[in-house]
Amino acid sequence: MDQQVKANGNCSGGVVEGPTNPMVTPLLTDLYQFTMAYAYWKANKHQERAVFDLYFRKNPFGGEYTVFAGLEECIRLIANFKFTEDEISFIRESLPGSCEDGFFDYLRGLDCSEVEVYSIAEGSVVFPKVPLLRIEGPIAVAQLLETPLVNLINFASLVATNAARHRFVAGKSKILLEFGLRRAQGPDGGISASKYCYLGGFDATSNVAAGRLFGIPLRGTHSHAFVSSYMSPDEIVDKSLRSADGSRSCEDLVSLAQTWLSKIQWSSSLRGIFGETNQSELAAFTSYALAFPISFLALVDTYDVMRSGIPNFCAVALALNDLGYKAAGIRLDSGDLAYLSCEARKFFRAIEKEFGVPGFGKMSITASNDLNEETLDALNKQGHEVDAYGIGTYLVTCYAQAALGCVFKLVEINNQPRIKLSEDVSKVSIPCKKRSYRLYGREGYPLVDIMTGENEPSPKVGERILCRHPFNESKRAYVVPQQVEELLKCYWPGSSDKPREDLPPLQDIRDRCIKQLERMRPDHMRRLNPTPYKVSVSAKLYDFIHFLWLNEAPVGELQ
Ligand SMILES: Nc1ncnc2c1ncn2[C@@H]1O[C@H](COP(=O)(O)OP(=O)(O)OP(=O)(O)O)[C@@H](O)[C@H]1O
Ligand SMILES: O=P(O)(O)OC[C@H]1O[C@H](OP(=O)(O)OP(=O)(O)O)[C@H](O)[C@@H]1O
Ligand SMILES: O=C(O)c1cccnc1
Ligand SMILES: [Mg+2]
Repeated sequence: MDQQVKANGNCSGGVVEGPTNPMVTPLLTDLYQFTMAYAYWKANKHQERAVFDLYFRKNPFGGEYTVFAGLEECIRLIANFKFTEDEISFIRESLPGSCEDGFFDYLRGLDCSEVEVYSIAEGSVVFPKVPLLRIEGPIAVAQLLETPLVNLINFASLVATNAARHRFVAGKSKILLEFGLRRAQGPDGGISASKYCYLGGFDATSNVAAGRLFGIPLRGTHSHAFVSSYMSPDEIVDKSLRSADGSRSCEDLVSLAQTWLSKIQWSSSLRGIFGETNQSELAAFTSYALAFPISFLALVDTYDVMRSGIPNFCAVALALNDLGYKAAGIRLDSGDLAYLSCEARKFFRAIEKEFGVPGFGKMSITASNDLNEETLDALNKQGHEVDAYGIGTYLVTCYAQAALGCVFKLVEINNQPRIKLSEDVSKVSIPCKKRSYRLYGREGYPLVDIMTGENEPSPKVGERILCRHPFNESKRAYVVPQQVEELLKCYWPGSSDKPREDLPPLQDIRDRCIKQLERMRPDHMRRLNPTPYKVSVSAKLYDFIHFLWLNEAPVGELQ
């Protein structure tokens, strides 16, 4: 099957294609999952029904929200989870020789047909402690899934959140381009970053492979090497260009651009701003315009932005304009981006006025160079004229936070709730197979997420419900929800007869993400000291957590 269709995976109802990255196999797990699986099997415990929650404990980047991403790849793994003979041989070699053959026969027959997966919709805004995924199934196989599922969710959600945060600072009207492939953590880091930055609200990527795999819009400019590779205008052999409507031809675009350059130089409003521009740069721009007359965009900072790059660009753009083409704009990749963008805009406006070229003043300005949330914020505060940002290193490597810290914790086995205790209260797990809901208030904002036991009645619109902090006795609030949204839906029914949620196309996931972010109360979203979103449990679940906690915690003895 065509690779693009495969990874775009519209998996509604029918066959679910395999993971996008062929390295995602049942072996992409930690050794201890196999040693535990063996020990479960040896104790004949491997088929005991377990429930695991996958969640994170703290929002990344000092924020109070996270974008959930990576679900589709998890379902692709689960749907195709099967060991090959080669893989089984390798596991046999990797485990002690004393492991019995029967275990490998067990692995040979293993798949996820007895596993059920419940999940929040991909692209949702999510919060700490609330399960993103609930995995139910035989304990041995659920355990084998821990590492790959956490791996598939962790970076995806982290980088999608990073993208959403960059979008928040840049503002809705700006074009955001992901330029990170060369700096990403390896090929999967690059491909995943492109996919999930798009999901988190970027507009396009420079990553061609990601464009093909996921249908993400591709965008790009050119590099300094293209500009510095030209020595003089004489290098351009074919200088002719047909007009946009095909009615006439210009025999020498180089001369036309040079003519325009002297007109600009001697125009009343621009006189004295620059002297001689760099002619090799003019040659590079003209050559690029000949190659791409309908989308001419120039990188203007190779020699000197205001004394060379901008006038040269304008000269070529005006030459194209004579032939009925509209230039696309410039890219600034160094220097004070706020100042230079404002100066460039003034220049463009002056050209529009001086030569009567409508729209020239609105020429698009792209900025790049080590951009991140802080620099975008600084640019906003200073005032700038940038229309589009190309962002690489800080975005795709998630420089500000290395990992999301997702965990996968056992919450129930054989219908018996389990808890993991810790000295650190934030690390105590919330036991039981649970349901979770998002409750919306009168103004349409989400107010609180609440977890309940699986068999508790669901919160009802208009009915007051007590929401308790899971661990802090004094923190509680009554909520009368205006809308109740159940968060966990069935994405893999295993052998149950539950209907399976479709895996939507990436575009729909992105739309969901953007809509959900827009629906958040602004104080949760602000960069400085955002208000934490409330995550709670029902009164019944609260009591049960604390009953189990006391039950499991040994009583100390003072001497
Ligand atoms: N107006 C501004 N306010 C805050 N930060 C800015 C502004 N303009 C640019 N920056 C950031 O400042 C840094 C400048 O980078 P750096 O000191 O390497 O200089 P440069 O402009 O890249 O120069 P070079 O020509 O040597 O490459 C980048 O991270 C850039 O995003
Ligand atoms: O700055 P980032 O956010 O990582 O975005 C991508 C950068 O990659 C490119 O140049 P590269 O960094 O390879 O070379 P340069 O720094 O010398 O321009 C581009 O010109 C950007 O500056
Ligand atoms: O197209 C660009 O301008 C681009 C692409 C990747 C990295 N830096 C710039
Ligand atoms: Mg750079």
